[in-house]
Amino acid sequence: MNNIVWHKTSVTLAERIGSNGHNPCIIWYTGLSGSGKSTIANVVDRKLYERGCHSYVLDGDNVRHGLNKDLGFDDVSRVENIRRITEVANLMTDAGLIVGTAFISPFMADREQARKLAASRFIEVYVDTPLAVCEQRDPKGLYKKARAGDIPHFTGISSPYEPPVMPEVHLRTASLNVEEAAEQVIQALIEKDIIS
Ligand SMILES: Nc1ncnc2c1ncn2[C@@H]1O[C@H](COP(=O)(O)OS(=O)(=O)O)[C@@H](OP(=O)(O)O)[C@H]1O
Ligand SMILES: Nc1ncnc2c1ncn2[C@@H]1O[C@H](COP(=O)(O)OP(=O)(O)O)[C@@H](O)[C@H]1O
Repeated sequence: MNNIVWHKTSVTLAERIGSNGHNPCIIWYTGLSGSGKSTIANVVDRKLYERGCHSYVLDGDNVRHGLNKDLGFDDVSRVENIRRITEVANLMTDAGLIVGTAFISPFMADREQARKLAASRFIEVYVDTPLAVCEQRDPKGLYKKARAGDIPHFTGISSPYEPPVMPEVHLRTASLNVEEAAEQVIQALIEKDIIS
């Protein structure tokens, strides 16, 4: 990049890891609207907080109120949405945090790019809930509106979702309750030596 030079930080990541007592990582939740991403991410976040970990959840609905409020739901906007989230999540891991990202993130290529940037600090969690179950839950009434033709490009109905092939954690929420699902994520963090 022309005329831009990376500035070294005075506090190193190793120092932050030392004072936090855990490693940073991105817990990348992906799944259909209503699959349970936000619910599970927040239960995991609470468990991490209670263990004294430094963590935060970036949530699709919340981020689209601010940083990404200029973006819609056509393919190009979704790619840009995930690109920005990837960058923000990486800054947050550089600050030593365990970051949960709860975005539909429908395209495999975008998730793979996030994985590449985060290197070993990336845990993909597929919140695998069949469309019929999401539609039955319909916590925000969006599927009803999408079926009525009131929301264009709705994921699973008029916009694609590419499921992960080899996620680190695969949560089939139709046969797992929220607590069991969150506990599987915590176990994965322990196995990967993020927390002890
Ligand atoms: N067209 C369309 N398709 C899907 N979702 C829609 C749409 N319009 C609005 N919403 C609401 O926006 C939330 C998804 O935003 P994301 O940033 O996670 O989407 S994406 O990753 O860019 O695909 C999503 O939130 P979740 O239900 O939490 O997934 C919806 O509440
Ligand atoms: N096993 C489960 N895992 C996650 N959510 C579940 C489960 N069973 C029922 N739910 C409900 O499904 C809804 C999921 O909504 P939400 O977490 O907002 O999904 P998303 O963030 O993927 O759109 C919530 O109302 C939640 O209580």
